[in-house]
Amino acid sequence: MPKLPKTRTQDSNFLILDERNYSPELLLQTLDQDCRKMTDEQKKVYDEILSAVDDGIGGMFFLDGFGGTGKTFLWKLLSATIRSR
Ligand SMILES: Nc1ncnc2c1ncn2[C@@H]1O[C@H](COP(=O)(O)OP(=O)(O)OP(=O)(O)O)[C@@H](O)[C@H]1O
Repeated sequence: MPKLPKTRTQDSNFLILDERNYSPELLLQTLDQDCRKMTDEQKKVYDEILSAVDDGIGGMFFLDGFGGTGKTFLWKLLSATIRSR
């Protein structure tokens, strides 16, 4: 099994550090701009997933849809919401 690349300090790997290297201010800006643009369907999914997070229920969600219908857009809003807290 291949090992994940290590950082210089050997305590984590750079892929995780890269994921954690975000600006909460920029995330808030994204939320401010894009939350109101969600379609009704996107908002329904957004609310359902955030409820599972907020209530500590967790779960697995499979989001399916044609190309360009906003799956990544929704994922970015969900991650921005959670990370900006
Ligand atoms: N509700 C929305 N309001 C404004 N723009 C949106 C909305 N939903 C999606 N978009 C925009 O539409 C484009 C396509 O969306 P996105 O990349 O999220 O689709 P996708 O479902 O992930 O596509 P693919 O399956 O091809 O990766 C992007 O530029 C995105 O910002």
